Amino acid sequence: MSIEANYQVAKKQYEQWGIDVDAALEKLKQVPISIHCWQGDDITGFEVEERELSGGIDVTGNYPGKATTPEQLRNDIEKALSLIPGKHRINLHAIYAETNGGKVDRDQLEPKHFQNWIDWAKEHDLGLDFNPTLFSHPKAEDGLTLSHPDKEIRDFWIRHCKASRRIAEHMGKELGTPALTNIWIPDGYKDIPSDRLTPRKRLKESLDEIYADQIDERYNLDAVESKLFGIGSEAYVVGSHEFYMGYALKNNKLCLLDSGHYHPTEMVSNKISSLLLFSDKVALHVSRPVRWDSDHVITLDDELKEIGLEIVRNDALDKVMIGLDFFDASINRVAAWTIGTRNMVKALLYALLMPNDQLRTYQDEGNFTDRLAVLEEFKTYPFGYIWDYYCQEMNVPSGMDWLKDVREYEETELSKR
Ligand SMILES: C[C@H](O)[C@H](O)[C@@H](O)C(=O)CO
Ligand SMILES: [Mn+2]
Repeated sequence: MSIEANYQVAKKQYEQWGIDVDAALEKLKQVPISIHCWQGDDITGFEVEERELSGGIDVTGNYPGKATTPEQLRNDIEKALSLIPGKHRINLHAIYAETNGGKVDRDQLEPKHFQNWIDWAKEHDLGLDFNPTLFSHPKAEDGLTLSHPDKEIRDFWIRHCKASRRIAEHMGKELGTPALTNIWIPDGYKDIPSDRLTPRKRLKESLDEIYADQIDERYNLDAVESKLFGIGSEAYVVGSHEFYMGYALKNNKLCLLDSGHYHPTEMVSNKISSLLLFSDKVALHVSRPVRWDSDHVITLDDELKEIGLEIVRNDALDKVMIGLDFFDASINRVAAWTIGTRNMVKALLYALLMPNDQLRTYQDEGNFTDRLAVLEEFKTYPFGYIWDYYCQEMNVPSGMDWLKDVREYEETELSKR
């Protein structure tokens, strides 16, 4: 049967539950995913002095073909985008600046160092998001940045964050869509600290100084990203969840929840609704922790589906800014982007095709038996037929056809690097 014929059969099955499948697909088309550029080069960036990855994060694997120039990285992203349905955004870190071979330290970065990215984004009708990079740098060698006891070091990173917000503002102006500037810092201690308060006080003061610069929200939005632990900061992280949740809510910033940054049984899906009651917007880094914050490529697992459901059920497709954060160097990197991002879109589609009103009624009536039965029944509904049709409609490969494209690209491009 053709994709169209399968779609018609599947559609009827969903319609029996009062689900408007065409409307669901229309909604899905409008949802941008912020795709992180750093999957393409293992978070190396293009600084003149190449530095080892630090900050308590790690990329493992040595699959050939990683991007080593901005052009290669952009080409690889374009390839992935051609295989992912929908109109999306690209998320950059400051280390992806292009400085024409000259050394420009991070506190001196300017919008012009990202002009190539902006021109490219314009050409491809993409929004951009941004992150200051507070790791892989001599001034972050001891794992401390905005909370550092040394004021000179703090000031350096404050200047970097201020510069980053200006760069993002410029991106937002040029592209007509606000850039999300997300601050994540590695600061913490390997072993039990003797003072938890003072570093947090210093971080708070640094953030206050960074955000003292007023920037129009039409161009730039600010987020802060917490973490539970990192390699070398196992005992204490300055920017914990409570710290940033307090800071964000009090200062009208977005809380960014990274699904790899919590205790193993603590789920980001369970946090979204609470935050939405107190904040207009929430940001996500969707990742997949395996035993630790390992940043595996996201699969269509229970938690990803639950994240999709929370966004859709709470009518929050325009309130949750969905970004991705995974990096696997043990597989083809274009495939990693494609698999992960298609999965994020699939999770949203899955959620849009659930009888969410009916399920809510069951719960309010205390009918937990029907609630569970229906949730389980929908797991084997012909969701794949709707997905294939959506891909076809969006002019990207259906099923596994995308893999042929990736293999071809590997042969003609990646293998030559
Ligand atoms: C590149 C990092 O993953 C990113 O900046 C940060 O979001 C993070 O999640 C660190 O664990
Ligand atoms: Mn993250």
